[in-house]
Amino acid sequence: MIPLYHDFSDATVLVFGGGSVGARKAKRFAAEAEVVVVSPTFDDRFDADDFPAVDRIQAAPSIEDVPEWFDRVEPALVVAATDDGDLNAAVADVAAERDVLVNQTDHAGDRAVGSVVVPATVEDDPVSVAISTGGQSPALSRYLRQQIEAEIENAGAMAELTGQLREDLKASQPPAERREAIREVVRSPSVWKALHSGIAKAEHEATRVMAQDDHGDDGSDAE
Ligand SMILES: C[C@@]1(CC(=O)O)c2cc3[nH]c(cc4nc(cc5[nH]c(cc(n2)[C@H]1CCC(=O)O)[C@@](C)(CC(=O)O)[C@@H]5CCC(=O)O)C(CC(=O)O)=C4CCC(=O)O)c(CCC(=O)O)c3CC(=O)O
Ligand SMILES: NC(=O)C1=CN([C@@H]2O[C@H](COP(=O)(O)OP(=O)(O)OC[C@H]3O[C@@H](n4cnc5c(N)ncnc54)[C@H](O)[C@@H]3O)[C@@H](O)[C@H]2O)C=CC1
Repeated sequence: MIPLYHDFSDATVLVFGGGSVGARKAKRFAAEAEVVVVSPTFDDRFDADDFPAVDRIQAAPSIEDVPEWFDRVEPALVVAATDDGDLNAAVADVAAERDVLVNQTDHAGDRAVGSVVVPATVEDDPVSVAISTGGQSPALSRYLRQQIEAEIENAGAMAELTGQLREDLKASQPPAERREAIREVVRSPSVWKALHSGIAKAEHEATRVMAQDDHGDDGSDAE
């Protein structure tokens, strides 16, 4: 499996199954996509105040009905999250026939060809870190996500700060110097610390660190 980030703007995701797993996946994809959930019953999680807008359709499709739902919703990705293994497998089969991405939630090892795994994700916009164990151990993905969450506090602010610095330096510095300056900033404990007091403080600290670097590192680190 190869990790990729996929843009789901303007795409529709169809979720079969409105249980706890269907709710978790629906919530995840609704951050960007239109989400349609088809299920005879819906978990209480769908009624939570912070649950995003999703289209809930109360129905209990049989295996024969599955293709019709693909016709009706035209999904870019489908999630098979019912508690009926045969139905989940049928959803994966139809997805494969139609070249639609499929996330089969009841399979860890023998996934359908072309299937996708939903990783555990740490987000600090615009930074995101995705973790997968190749389907082997979702509990480990979850644990590692919690560790990394603590580790990358302020990464989003650091991305914004260094993104801005890159733009500014493009006008005045050749690529090698620019690369070394940005590397110094992202490695600097004092800049990370200053981010706690806001982006303006961190900018000031970054400028100081880069000025110091002019007299120090030779920039030969080219990994
Ligand atoms: C293959 C995959 C397919 C997919 O869904 O994409 C899959 C499959 C299965 N999960 C199962 C169980 C659990 N899943 C979780 C949690 C998460 N599961 C997620 C992803 C994935 N789960 C994909 C692989 C990811 C990878 O590569 O590591 C996460 C990361 C993302 C998300 O779902 O949002 C999310 C954590 C999010 C977070 O916290 O950040 C927990 C932990 C808990 O709930 O505390 C348990 C109970 C403990 C355990 O069993 O490990 C079962 C058995 C069901 C049964 O026994 O009936 C199967 C099916 C099977 O194993 O056959
Ligand atoms: N990938 C993951 O992270 C995990 C996957 N699982 C697997 O996911 C599946 C679902 O787990 P839960 O959500 O906990 O189960 P659940 O029992 O809470 O939910 C199942 C849902 O499927 C619906 N459903 C039943 N027949 C249907 C039909 N014909 N069409 C559409 N929906 C239908 C039910 O009404 C219910 O809402 C199980 O197969 C389980 O093995 C379980 C835990 C974690």
